[in-house]
Amino acid sequence: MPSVKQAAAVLVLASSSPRRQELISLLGLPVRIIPSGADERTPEEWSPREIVEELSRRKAQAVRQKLTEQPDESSIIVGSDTIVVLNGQIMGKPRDEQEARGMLRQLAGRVHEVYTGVSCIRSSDGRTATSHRVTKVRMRALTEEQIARYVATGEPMDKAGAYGIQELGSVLVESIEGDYFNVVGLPVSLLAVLLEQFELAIP
Ligand SMILES: Cc1cn([C@H]2C[C@H](O)[C@@H](COP(=O)(O)OP(=O)(O)OP(=O)(O)O)O2)c(=O)[nH]c1=O
Repeated sequence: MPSVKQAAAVLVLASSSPRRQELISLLGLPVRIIPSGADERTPEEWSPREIVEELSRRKAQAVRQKLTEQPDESSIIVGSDTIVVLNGQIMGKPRDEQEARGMLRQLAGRVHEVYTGVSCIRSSDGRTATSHRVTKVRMRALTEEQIARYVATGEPMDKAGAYGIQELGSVLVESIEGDYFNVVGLPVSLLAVLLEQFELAIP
């Protein structure tokens, strides 16, 4: 019987987000998942682009430090960060249900931007590629009762801007302009472009 060498992970996803795990699997490459535990605090004066790019890099770097690979192995570590921006105001994940209701009250009936940063770091030498994407989202007008019922589902609590376009939050979204996957938290086509810099061609 031929000996079968278990395929080493080509990609390492530095994330605890189930959405990102699902999206990265679309690339069809072996992936290992390692949550980063990185500190997500940033200075007040940073722009949305600086925040998502730096945090995506930080997450990938934190996982690079945790990796224990054989010297002949090398993988690409992928980190990602998503925020919602309304008229320059930055929204991360709500701390509690009250904050979630407040975010949705502000987003309802308006257009906001979703920024996602993506970083790829090669484990062997630390070579890094970073970029970001922006998607515009128009949320429909919502009554106080609709907001309260949506927040009571618990869905908003682990999501930037307190909604999930890929779940029940889909009914809150009137239209989008740009990459849908960017809103969910991992713009897969941007990731594919970054991976080309590491000689990984997809497809
Ligand atoms: C706007 C929006 C955000 N989100 C999610 C994507 C991200 O998981 C989350 C923003 O928080 P992040 O800090 O970007 O990510 P995370 O803490 O969930 O995961 P990790 O840092 O371990 O990778 O919001 C949705 O799932 N749907 C949406 O429509």
